[in-house]
Amino acid sequence: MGFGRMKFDEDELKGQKPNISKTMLIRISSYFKPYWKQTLLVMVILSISSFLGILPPLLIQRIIDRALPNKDFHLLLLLVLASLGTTVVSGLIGVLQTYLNSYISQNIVYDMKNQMYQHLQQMPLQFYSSVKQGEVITRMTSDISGIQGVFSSTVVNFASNLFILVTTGVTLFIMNWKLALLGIIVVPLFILPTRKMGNVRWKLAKQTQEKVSEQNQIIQETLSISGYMLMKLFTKEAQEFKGFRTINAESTRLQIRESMAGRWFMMTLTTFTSIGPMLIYLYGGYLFIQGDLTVGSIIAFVALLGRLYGPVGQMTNLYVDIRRSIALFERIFDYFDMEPLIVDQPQAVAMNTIGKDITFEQVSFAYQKDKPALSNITFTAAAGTMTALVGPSGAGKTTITHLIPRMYEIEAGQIRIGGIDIRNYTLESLRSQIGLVTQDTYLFNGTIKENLLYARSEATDQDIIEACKAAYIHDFIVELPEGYDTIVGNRGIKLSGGEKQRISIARVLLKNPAIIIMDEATSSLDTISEFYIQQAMYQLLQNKTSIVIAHRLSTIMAADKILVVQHGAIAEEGSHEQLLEKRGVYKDLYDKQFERKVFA
Ligand SMILES: Nc1ncnc2c1ncn2[C@@H]1O[C@H](COP(=O)(O)OP(=O)(O)OP(=O)(O)O)[C@@H](O)[C@H]1O
Repeated sequence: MGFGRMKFDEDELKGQKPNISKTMLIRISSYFKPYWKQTLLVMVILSISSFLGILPPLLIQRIIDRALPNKDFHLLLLLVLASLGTTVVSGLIGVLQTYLNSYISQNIVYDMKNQMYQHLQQMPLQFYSSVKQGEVITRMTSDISGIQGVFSSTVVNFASNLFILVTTGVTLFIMNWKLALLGIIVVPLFILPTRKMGNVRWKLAKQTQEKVSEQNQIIQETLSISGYMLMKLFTKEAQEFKGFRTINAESTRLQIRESMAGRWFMMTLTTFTSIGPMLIYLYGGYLFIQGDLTVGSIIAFVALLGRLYGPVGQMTNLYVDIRRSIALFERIFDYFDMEPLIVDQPQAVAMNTIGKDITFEQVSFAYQKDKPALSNITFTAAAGTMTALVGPSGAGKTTITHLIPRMYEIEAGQIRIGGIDIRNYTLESLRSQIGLVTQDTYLFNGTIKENLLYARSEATDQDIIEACKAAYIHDFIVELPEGYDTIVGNRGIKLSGGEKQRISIARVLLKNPAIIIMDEATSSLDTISEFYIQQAMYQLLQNKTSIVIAHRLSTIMAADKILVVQHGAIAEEGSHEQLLEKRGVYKDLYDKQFERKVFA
């Protein structure tokens, strides 16, 4: 099993049937709305096709009953040419229909994927810390792509079969109502086993989908850089493979069962479909012997009956398809219905933070109900000063910093910048004024330059070089064979921790925000790297309002104010000297960790 995966919800695996409600159908049809003209054209084409489809058996009937017995070659040629013409026209409009099908369905997928991506961008951090990773990818890719089949097979099949059933049924009754009744008598035989099979197939399909999603998650978790390293370092390859193989075996077994369920179903249908023509031959043959029916009529009748049974069989399958489609939409709508918790307030204004204080007043926050992570945090970080957060691991330092750019929403209290509640600022303006340097620097797999441009796409080469010089990383970069065009690898794996953090500092320097939040690296760096990082930090924090989770004594000493965080509250506040004099929590931490010069 992958890391930290949740157990599957039993109910989910039982595969409940989806609700085909009116609101659901209205919601689904809203996706078809922009393409209503094309959809209408498809419907017109389908009705023309269904008319054209009944012509060949009727033409054959005339060939057998008229042209051949009368040895009328002229009529024969005419009928054969008409038959040929019908086939060619059917083929041509078939091509147009295929194009339209694919145009409509692919565009619906296109719209949905865009909508989903934007929606997921709005989801709060909580969503990503709790959702199963493979799940997001499965919904974005296979679920939404599955929607494509809803139009190209489900909707089109339904309409086409309906047209064929009506045109063929009416023709059969006009030709001979008794024979038509006889041919239709067997139809209920198709419908009876369908419901049962539909349920079985539905259940299996749902279970298969879940297994595929679970499989995606294992792949995502164990074959990504961090997961891979964790797996290797803890030599869990065999265990992970065992987990993967088990789920792989289950999904394979389910898929075989699903396709077999379909096979038995088809076999039953085929058996029943052969009963109808036999009855027609028997009774039609009797009528022929009596002199009441022609050979051509019998042949045309059987051919038309074939045209009737095909759609009936498909319509019964369609029931399964519709339920499957609705389930796909349900899974997607589930995501769409999750409200992004953190959004702009209607009266939100753009923020201009130049020279503004950050104030926390009685701020409380909990990741999980009844387990407060922060309670009653009150402090002010004055404009242009540096505030250091120190305290034991798990005290709540990172949480405090994440609340400023509204990564999480506070439960009580108020956070103000420049005297205004941050909830009154637009998220975009708030976040554009905040630069975050984390310990775990995230670089995407591109060149160093591309990673830097992410902060400010219009930055010139000169701007980039200046930022990198200020971050003490320029000399290192130019010594690389590819310089600024060096590819950094997934998450920047090809660079050391210190190098990555300096690139991340350069990135924030390029962004040039008014507020800097920094989580100082705890990893022990050699003296030279440490010196460079300190210098880079000094450049970054100059004239900015900064909040630094400080681990190094030198940083703490340089701070204008130190906040000691303990058990989600501020235990002490003051300068280094003031806090030492207090002989409290800070003094304890200092005494324990002074020798290492690191507050980690
Ligand atoms: N996403 C999360 N969901 C639930 N609980 C969380 C989450 N992130 C942090 N916590 C919990 O909140 C508390 C505060 O964590 P936080 O990361 O703010 O501590 P910290 O002081 O920054 O610690 P460290 O110095 O080790 O990074 C901890 O008990 C932690 O387990």
